[in-house]
Amino acid sequence: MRVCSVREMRAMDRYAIEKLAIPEEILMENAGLASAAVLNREIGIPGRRFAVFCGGGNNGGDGFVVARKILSDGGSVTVFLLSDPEKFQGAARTNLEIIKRLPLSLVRLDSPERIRGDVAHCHGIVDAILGTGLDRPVGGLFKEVIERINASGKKVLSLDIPSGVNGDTGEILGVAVRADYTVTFGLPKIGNLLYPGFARGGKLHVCHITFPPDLQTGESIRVRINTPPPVPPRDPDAHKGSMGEALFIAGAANYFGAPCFAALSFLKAGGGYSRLAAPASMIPAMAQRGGEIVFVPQRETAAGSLSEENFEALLALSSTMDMVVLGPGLSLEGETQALVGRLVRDIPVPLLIDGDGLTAIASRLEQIRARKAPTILTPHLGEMARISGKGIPDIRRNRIGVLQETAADLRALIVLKGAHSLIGMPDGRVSVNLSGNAGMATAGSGDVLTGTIAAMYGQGLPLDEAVCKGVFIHGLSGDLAAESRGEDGMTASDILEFLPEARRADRAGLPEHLRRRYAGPEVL
Ligand SMILES: NC(=O)C1=CN([C@@H]2O[C@H](COP(=O)(O)OP(=O)(O)OC[C@H]3O[C@@H](n4cnc5c(N)ncnc54)[C@H](O)[C@@H]3O)[C@@H](O)[C@H]2O)[C@H](O)CC1
Ligand SMILES: [K+]
Repeated sequence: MRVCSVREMRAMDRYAIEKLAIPEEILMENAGLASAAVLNREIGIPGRRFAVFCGGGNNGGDGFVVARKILSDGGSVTVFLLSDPEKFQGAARTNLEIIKRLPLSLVRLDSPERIRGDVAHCHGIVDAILGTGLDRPVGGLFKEVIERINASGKKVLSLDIPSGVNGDTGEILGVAVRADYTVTFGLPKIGNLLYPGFARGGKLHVCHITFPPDLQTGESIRVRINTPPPVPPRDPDAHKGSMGEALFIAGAANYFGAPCFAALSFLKAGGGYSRLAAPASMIPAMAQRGGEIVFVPQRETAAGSLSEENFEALLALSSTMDMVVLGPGLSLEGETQALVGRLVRDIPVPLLIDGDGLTAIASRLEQIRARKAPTILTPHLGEMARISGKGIPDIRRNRIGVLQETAADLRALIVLKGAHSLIGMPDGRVSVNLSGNAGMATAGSGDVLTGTIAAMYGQGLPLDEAVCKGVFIHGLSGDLAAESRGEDGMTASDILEFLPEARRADRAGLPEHLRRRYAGPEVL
């Protein structure tokens, strides 16, 4: 499913109204009817009381339609106007004029205190205060009303997006409604799916309000929910070479975990042959943890990290691999970082750079741009700041935009890790991944991701799909680990151990609750 920006939604709206001659009133009617259907399903309308809060734009107009539908379906309703009634225009104005003639109570709100009784005695609240037109921090009466809604303990349905959430970024502008359900119109907006906005929406539905399908699936909409295709079936005649060969260049004194997690995750995610090039003195200890890994001992610096003398041999070995992973636990030692810079430019196969490798390339970005084979970068927010040259708050404010710019600039596939990781392609496509959980925010989790991505590629998916699939499977593995052991105290080993089950579940069919969660909003 595609996910759109506010600008894209407005363009679709305009197209439907101007080119397809669908009156704005019909779009608003569809939005309102779908929302009322959710209200009826979740709370029940007949015999129930509702408080509908309407702002001064079309989001408020959708609220008027819901109020009319509540009334006609046997519920009772109070509509609170947060804006001057003279302000409404177009379809919102039409619907306001209609409800003025209906036997429902319509209150122009001047004090938040006025809502106390209605909120206390209602069965549900409809939030039609602010939609995609939010353009400044929420303050004054709007803020006080939203705070009271959040404190009410009542079930809340938000129309389009919880009021106060920025539709393009998922940021909360001052304060935002905490909804139990959201019905979004046309397509989900970026703000419905990115944190913290996502967490404010509750159960998310989408109503296409009769837009024709090609309007919602066009290639011009670059963001989508991550639903990668299946991994090709395992050939019964497979041998370890045909399931992919990966080389992990990783490790330095005291960094035993990262290289092992990375190299083992490749095998646990179904990859064939995992080689780990690490400082020679570390290998006996690492062999205890991963006997299935083939070790390639490397010369060391005085600090116990990879020395630059390894360059030629590493390059030669790399050129025979399906993918090379560079970075986990390499350390920030100067000589090792210089080695990374040289390897990055010359490794002639797909190269995934993570961890200390990302730090090394942040000051050597021209080496990435000079690469002939594909590059995959897997930064968290801090590393993204380093490779994009932007501050963390700027990235938070515009995660998708910064990702698109950086992926195009570096001609790299970039996984921006975090809750709902984003996968950005050099051509501007972005996938929003919905698998995973907060327990996965733990040391070593990112190392497990590197091998999982490499394994998907080794098993035959094209590179862009392999990256998307790797991110998805990694999250699924974390979700299965959380269901079995809980989120608290989850470690990278847990994610690693659940990889085979994740692969099996992904092939055999996911449990219904996970399938729904990963598919994104339910279509009404
Ligand atoms: N997706 C569709 O095709 C359809 C969407 N509909 C609904 O329309 C809204 C968007 O409507 P719009 O009038 O552009 O914006 P809003 O209703 O969100 O509000 C604009 C209104 O609010 C003022 N404002 C902005 N920020 C603040 C603030 N922080 N505090 C107070 N006031 C604020 C602004 O000045 C404007 O006056 C969309 O979300 C859908 O719900 C259609 O109904 C159907 C088609
Ligand atoms: K809203």
